[in-house]
Amino acid sequence: MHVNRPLALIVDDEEDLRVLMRMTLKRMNIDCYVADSLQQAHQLLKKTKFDVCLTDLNLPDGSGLQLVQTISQHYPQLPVAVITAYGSMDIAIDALKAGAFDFVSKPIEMPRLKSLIEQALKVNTQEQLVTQGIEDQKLLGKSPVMQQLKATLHKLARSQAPVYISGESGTGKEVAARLIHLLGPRNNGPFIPVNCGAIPSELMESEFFGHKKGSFTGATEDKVGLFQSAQGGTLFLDEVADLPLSMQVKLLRAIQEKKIRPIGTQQEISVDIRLLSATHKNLQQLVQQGMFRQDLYYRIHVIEVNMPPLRERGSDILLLATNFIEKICQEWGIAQPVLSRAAQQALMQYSFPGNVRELHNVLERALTLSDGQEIQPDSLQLPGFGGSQPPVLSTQQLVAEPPCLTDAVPSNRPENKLDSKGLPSEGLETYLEDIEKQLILQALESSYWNRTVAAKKLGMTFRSLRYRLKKFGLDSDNDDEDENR
Ligand SMILES: Nc1ncnc2c1ncn2[C@@H]1O[C@H](COP(=O)(O)OP(=O)(O)OP(=O)(O)O)[C@@H](O)[C@H]1O
Repeated sequence: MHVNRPLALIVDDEEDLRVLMRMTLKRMNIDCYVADSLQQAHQLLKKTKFDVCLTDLNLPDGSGLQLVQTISQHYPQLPVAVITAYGSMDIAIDALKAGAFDFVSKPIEMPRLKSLIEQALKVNTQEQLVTQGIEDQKLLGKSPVMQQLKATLHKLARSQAPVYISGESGTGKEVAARLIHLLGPRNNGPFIPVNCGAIPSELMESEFFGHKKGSFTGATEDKVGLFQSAQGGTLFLDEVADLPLSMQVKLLRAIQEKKIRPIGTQQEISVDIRLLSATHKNLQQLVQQGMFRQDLYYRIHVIEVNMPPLRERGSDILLLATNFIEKICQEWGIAQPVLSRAAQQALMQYSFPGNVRELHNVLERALTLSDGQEIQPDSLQLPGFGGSQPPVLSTQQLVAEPPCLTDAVPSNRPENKLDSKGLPSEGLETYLEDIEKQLILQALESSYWNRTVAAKKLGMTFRSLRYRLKKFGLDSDNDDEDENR
């Protein structure tokens, strides 16, 4: 055995498979020890330090799942992958839940095995270790609940298991997904976030899987889909609950087979991605209501991480507030005021339905309104605090001057667009769009143009609202409320 080479432990009772895997690993310059039973594997683990372990699940003296559990408990640094029988997805999911790094199905495809081993070996490398600490920069918060969350994200980053991130809007689900990617072995690959609620359903298949030029009207060029764009990296399905049922079937197939077929082509393409997903909706309830496929839910919901609402993070609210004030003042090139004691109290007492995103918006507005060295509670304009709230312009309005309400409301109200028979004179689509536009404007007006709050009032995600504002030409080019999204 070469001193600098990685060392793998292969546990399988089928000799042919052991030989095949050993040869593959040897070609990758990896030394191997083999075991044909649980007992032998346990003995080898006690004596030798391995870099990766690959185990079959059906062993003569027990299940490979037991080995996964032992390794998770006693050798947490050792990535262990399992080999599953063809089509036995349930047991693969159990293994991931028990702490397996990844799984590979029989018959083993060597390129897949190779990429799995490569990822596993990256988990403990030096490059990986230098990323540690990054979570404190990206995900601010020192409360016990946030510290626990960061430790969980760290652990999950080491695995390839699909992670489902739940939590209210604006709690930082996308920040968490990016962290899992950054802290994991795929961090040299791309991170591709997709807002499932913002893609028109007729374009979805082409967006996800790509298409060939000429495969449908409008396909003027070959297009690479999101799965292929995420090759070697992470695909983050944000607002996954908004996927139409027809697309859910196709997505499930792609995820299970790890293969996609662009529209208009016959050839399947293998994709090597890690899948993360998120939504602020109750996905389990949607499954019960028949709005979300149970099999897809089961597949993406292997491990759940919940982002706590901001109101449950104690003094993190002030930590975040101070940090945001500093950043905004730097960006705007203005002197940095402090939060008065009363303003701090108001922030600590407020419920923040829009969570961290809302806090950021509140502070932007407060910095626009306050002119002293101290921010007072009235500049925060927190709903429910300090009596009546004068309608003020949001920072976006002050900076970018989006259309004012009276200009933007269609002068022809939808009810005036019905003909004598009560039918829409300009067609149903235009009629419905007018109603949609009017309701959006009403929600914006009653939220002082705070889009996070308006989206909540309309029961839609921030991004869906942003998508619609773009569609109706109500957004602005200087729109920086969500520049990092
Ligand atoms: N702990 C945090 N530290 C610093 N910034 C944060 C933190 N949490 C969230 N943010 C910021 O708040 C904003 C909202 O975060 P993010 O988009 O991740 O929320 P979300 O839960 O995905 O929201 P939605 O459900 O609406 O998609 C982003 O600008 C993000 O950078």
